[in-house]
Order: sequence, then structure tokens, then C-alpha cells
Amino acid sequence: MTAPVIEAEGLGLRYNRRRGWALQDCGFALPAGRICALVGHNGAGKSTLLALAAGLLRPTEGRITAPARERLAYVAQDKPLYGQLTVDETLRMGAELNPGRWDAALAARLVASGPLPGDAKVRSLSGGQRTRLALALALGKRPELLLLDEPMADLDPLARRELMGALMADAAEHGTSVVMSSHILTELEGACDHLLLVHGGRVRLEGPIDELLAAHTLLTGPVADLSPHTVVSSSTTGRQLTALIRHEGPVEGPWEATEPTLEDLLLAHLRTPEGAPA
Ligand SMILES: Nc1ncnc2c1ncn2[C@@H]1O[C@H](COP(=O)(O)OP(=O)(O)OP(=O)(O)O)[C@@H](O)[C@H]1O
Repeated sequence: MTAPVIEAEGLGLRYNRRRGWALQDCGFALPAGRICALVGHNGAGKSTLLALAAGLLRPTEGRITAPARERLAYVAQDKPLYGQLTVDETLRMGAELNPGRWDAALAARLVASGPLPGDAKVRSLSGGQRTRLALALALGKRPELLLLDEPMADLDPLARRELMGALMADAAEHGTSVVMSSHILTELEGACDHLLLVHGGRVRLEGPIDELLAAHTLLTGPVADLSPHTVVSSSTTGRQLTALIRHEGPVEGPWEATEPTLEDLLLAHLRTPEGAPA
């Protein structure tokens, strides 16, 4: 098992007393060098978790450890950049803020393949162009840990594929750890090898994706007792049952049993009520 790049124990955050807990009692250890999908409903606590890992929020209780600010890069959902700077000035700022680490060639390559004009003011860029610049700035920093909050949401399909490819190639070459929140499940399927699923402010599932998939079975067949397995979600049409289970030992019975896709697994867990057994 690789050393964790982010470790949390009893982690909780409440923005203020009137609101409930945005995150509560979260414990996990993300191994270094993985590309981790961070998944959950709207409001589940994903952005809060990323901001805590980035050191921008302090836990209300518990602890979280992650690399120091200069060794991580965080791209927030709203991609904060300086609107009055040009693209070139933004990259120069990246170089000045990250002496000894800055990968000018990589950042320039990502910007050029937009293409983003170097003299364009950031405030004149489209949402997707701004995302490209924010990712160039983040990757150019050569971080040990890259925290991305819905990074691809406003990119066109080609840009999404290209930037995701660049991200994965870079992570593979340099062993960068990546945590990426997204609602686009098919996109995560090809890119990520680790999963962190938050549900109602708590960690519901965490682990290597291949192990999590192997621990679950998708069943179709006649309605029957599924014990001793844990039923994550099920539906019946007439006498036909479809269920995603976490199996306890071999699955024996009159069902057709297959390994779920990541999308099957995520949808099943997202459908379950908060607090149900994982
Ligand atoms: N600045 C804030 N002040 C008060 N409450 C907040 C603040 N930011 C988030 N919250 C609350 O904390 C909870 C978790 O929000 P968070 O933004 O972390 O969710 P999320 O999983 O990232 O959601 P989404 O998928 O919609 O981006 C929500 O109930 C939200 O209303």
C-alpha cells in the first residue's frame, strides 16, 4: 500500500451553527499516485472536502493532512483568475509564484492548443477557455497533488478529451496524485483508478475502483431472498428483480450475475438513503 497523499480522521466541517454539518465524521486515506474520482450528490460535501484538503478551510473537528500549499494545486469550481491580466501575464505569474517548479513548456503547450491568444485579457475568455488556462496554471506548477473541482464541466467534448489526456499522461509521468470531482460518470470511468464517494457529508465508499467493482455483483432474475449479501439498491418489474449487491461469499441462486460497471456502482450507491449500509 502506497503512503497516503491525503489522510482524514474524524473530519467534520460546519460552515456556521445555523446550518448542519457539510461534512461529518469522515475518515479515509488516499494513496499517492492515484487518480481519484470524488463523487456525490449536489451538496454532498465534495467542494468542502477539496477546500479542506487545499488548506483553504479549517476543520470544525477532526483532522486532514495533505501536502503543503506550494506542493499542491487546486482548481476551484469557479476557476478564480485575475480578469485584468492577459493569458501571457497569467502564465508569467505562474512562473514567478512557483520558482524552481514551474513547467513553462507544459503550460504553454496547453494554452497553445486552445488556442488562447497570449494577449487576450482573462475577463474576455469564455468559460471553457478560462478552464483551460486554470488547468495550465495548475499543471504548470508541477504539484504533487492536484485537486480539481468539476474541472471539465464547461469544456467542449474535444477539449475535454485533450485536457483529460494531458492530465493523465502528466500524472502517469510524474506520479502526480489527482482528486477530481465530477458528475460525468462515464468520464471518470476511463480516467480514475480510485474512488471516494461522499453521501450526505459522510464517506460512503472509498477504495481502488477495481476492488470495489469486484466486491459488488449486479443480479437479474426472479425475486428471492438475497441474504447474506448486502443489497445496495434493487428494483422489481413484475417478478423480475434487478439488484446491486455487495456480496458476502459466492453468489448462488437463480440469477444472472455480472460485475457492475463503475456507473452501475455509483448510481446504485447514490440512490440509497443516507445512513444505509454500504
Ligand atoms: N460558504 C458556505 N456557507 C454555508 N454553507 C455552505 C457553504 N458552502 C457550502 N455550504 C453547504 O455545505 C454543504 C456541502 O456543499 P458543497 O459545496 O461542499 O457540496 P458539493 O458536493 O460540492 O455540491 P455540488 O455537486 O453541487 O458542487 C451544502 O449543504 C452547502 O449548502
